[in-house]
Order: sequence, then C-alpha cells, then structure tokens
Amino acid sequence: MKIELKDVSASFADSDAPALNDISLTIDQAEHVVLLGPSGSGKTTLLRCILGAVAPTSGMIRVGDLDPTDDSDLRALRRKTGVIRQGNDLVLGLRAQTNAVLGTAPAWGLREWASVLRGKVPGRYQERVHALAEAQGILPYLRNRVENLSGGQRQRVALVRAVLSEPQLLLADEPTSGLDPVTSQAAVDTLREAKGVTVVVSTHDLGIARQFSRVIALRAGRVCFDGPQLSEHDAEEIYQGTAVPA
Ligand SMILES: Nc1ncnc2c1ncn2[C@@H]1O[C@H](COP(=O)(O)OP(=O)(O)OP(=O)(O)O)[C@@H](O)[C@H]1O
Repeated sequence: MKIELKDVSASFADSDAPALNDISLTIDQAEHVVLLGPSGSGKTTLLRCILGAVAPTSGMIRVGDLDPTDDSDLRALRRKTGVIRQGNDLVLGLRAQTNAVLGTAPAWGLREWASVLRGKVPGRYQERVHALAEAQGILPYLRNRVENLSGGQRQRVALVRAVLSEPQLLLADEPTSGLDPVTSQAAVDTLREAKGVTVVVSTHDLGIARQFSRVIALRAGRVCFDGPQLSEHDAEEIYQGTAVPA
C-alpha cells in the first residue's frame, strides 16, 4: 500500500510542542523503510497516525485509497495491516500459538473458531505458524501461555502474528527491542522478506537501519533525513541534532 502524508502535524493535549510538525512524505507500495530518530522524536506517533490510532491536528494522510481518519475506512485499513507495537499487545492467558493466529481472526469460519477455542492452531495456518516460529526461534514455546514467556519471546510472537495475517502493510515499532543480536537479525530478515508488502520499521539500531534501502529520520517531529544510505556522518547529525529539517 502506498502511504502519503501531506503537511501532517499532530499534538497531544498535555504537550506544548507538537509530536509531528508539518510532515510530508510518500512511501511507495512495497517499499521498505526504516524510521530513525532520537527518543521522543515522533516515530511512534507517525506510525500511529498511519494506523489511524492518532488523528493529525492538520494535514492529510492516505494509505492506499484509505483515509485513516475516516471511521468507515479504518476497519479495512486495520485488516490490511500487520502491527508490532512497542511492548506488544498480546492477550494474556492465551498460548503463544493462539496469539500468533489472532491477526487472522477476520478470516475464520466456525471450524477455525472451534480449533482456537480448543487451544489449537487451525489446520490451514499450522505449516506457516510452524515455519515462522522456527525462523524466530520460538517453536518450543508455542504452547506456552504468553505471560510465561520472556519479553523477547513475546516480541517474536507479536512478529509472527503480524506477518501471518499476510498484510499489505507492516508497521513495526522497535520490533527488535529486547532481542539478542541473533534473534534480532532473524526478526529483521522476516520483515525484509515481506516482498510486495509495504514495511515501515522504527528502530534505534543503526545496524538494522543500514539493511534497509531507505531511511527516514525524525527530529523534534520533523523529517531531518530521507535517503537511501546512512553514513556515519548522517547518523551523527541525526543524533546530534545538527541535521537541517527538510
Ligand atoms: N499519548 C501521549 N500523550 C502525550 N504526549 C505524547 C503521547 N505519545 C507521545 N507523546 C509525546 O510525543 C512526542 C513523540 O513521542 P513518540 O512516542 O512518537 O516518540 P518516539 O520517537 O517514538 O520515541 P521513542 O524512540 O522513545 O519510542 C514525545 O514528546 C512524547 O512525549
């Protein structure tokens, strides 16, 4: 899905400075993009605006032909989008494998619901859940309740859930936080393998950023870098605050 933002600003009631300040950018259908920027620079807010979870105070957003601020478009947008949130949002009390299939629920019939209620993975998802869980190193934990998993294991369950629903858009907010280098790379590989899917990943990890062909950096709610390759010098500017707002 193509993402277009034009003059988008967003503010929160209890903050003086806008979280996003006049952002205009286009992310093409099937493009893979990394969002960088210091803590508080607006990365999560930008992802939430694209998802329709935060309404901009001004400006225009289109995701495909959908308007995230329009309630009637929002359901369709959410169905087409896989999301990995910071701190994730798994359903406690359910097994990892049940959480992993929850993103596919809109497509379930009675048979799938019956499987899930018995704590099983519906037949048509079994092979893919197995493969994704194996790639993420969480196969041994699939039957565990998610509250008994480590933070990094939960993070990977959230990744499997997001990818399993075969979204047209993947929004991943710091999907590798809390992961060791090996599992972090496996998570990045899974995101990069999502061919034909528009992928937007926020991260603080410059090593991850360098694996993506486009980096968009924010500073104080503004785009301060938008380019294909991130040099040491660019990274220094982004984090020292000397990059000139676009
Ligand atoms: N729900 C909220 N209510 C009030 N202010 C908020 C809210 N969410 C974010 N903000 C503010 O908006 C600004 C941008 O926050 P945001 O979470 O988008 O930054 P970020 O770049 O994702 O940060 P981090 O890298 O620490 O996750 C910050 O100043 C933050 O305090």
